[in-house]
Amino acid sequence: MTLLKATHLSKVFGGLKAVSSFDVEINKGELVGLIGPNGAGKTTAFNLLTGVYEPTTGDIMFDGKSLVGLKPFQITQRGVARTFQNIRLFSELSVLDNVKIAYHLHVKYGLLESVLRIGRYHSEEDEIEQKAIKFLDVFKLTDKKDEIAKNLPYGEQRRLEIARALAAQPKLLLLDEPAAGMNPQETQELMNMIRWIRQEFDLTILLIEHDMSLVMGVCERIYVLEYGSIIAQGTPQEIKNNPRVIEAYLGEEVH
Ligand SMILES: Nc1ncnc2c1ncn2[C@@H]1O[C@H](COP(=O)(O)OP(=O)(O)OP(=O)(O)O)[C@@H](O)[C@H]1O
Repeated sequence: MTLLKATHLSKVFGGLKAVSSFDVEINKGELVGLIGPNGAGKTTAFNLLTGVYEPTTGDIMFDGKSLVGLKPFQITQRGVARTFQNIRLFSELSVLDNVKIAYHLHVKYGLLESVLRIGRYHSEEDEIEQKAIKFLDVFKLTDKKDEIAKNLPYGEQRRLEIARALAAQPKLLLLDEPAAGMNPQETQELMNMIRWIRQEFDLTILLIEHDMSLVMGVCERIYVLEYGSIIAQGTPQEIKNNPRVIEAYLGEEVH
């Protein structure tokens, strides 16, 4: 079953076509990679899928409905969550509060109840805390729950960002360079976590990544972007052996 389908998606900035003819179809439950050289348009594609930019042309169907014209928070409510290339945490808040905040999109108490801290607020707040801790457990951050986010080492900040995105209870999770700045051991652990959360939370995942060991190791299918256009798609094996991809991006590194 198709969960996400982008058709003829493009984005022009001034005279520059950052993304053109971006056609991508992702099935429910798939783990898909998006790779390409620097400046190929990968982050712009994520920004289109999450409503940061409105497409110049094209459509994005998600779970049977178009996302075009929706604001980022509305797209999150529809079930799309993301992380960013340059980590965006609430840097002055605790690790636990960073995850709890994502839940507030979903809880049912009103502003008045939350300000007065009455009624449903207490029981829901306890429930949120328990769920948030569950996500911190997954990402081995429970011991750090009271630390201020900006004081965490870089790799842990990246993991916290994924935990926070998951707390929004998405159907589709978009990860923008999740392994950036991680050492090989952290990258290996991250791969295992990505596999595990996909299974555990019934997720579909699209990830941008330059670390080929991660992309080839974890993704079932890969799209390759060059100068804004998809130039290839296929299994990791097919992508590794695709002459056009080797020329455009992989070079000698896969031989
Ligand atoms: N807001 C913007 N205004 C103008 N040009 C932009 C804007 N955002 C991106 N671009 C341009 O669009 C092109 C694609 O950029 P984008 O950041 O999407 O590439 P990328 O594949 O994510 O690159 P990287 O791997 O380096 O992160 C680049 O030429 C970039 O300079």
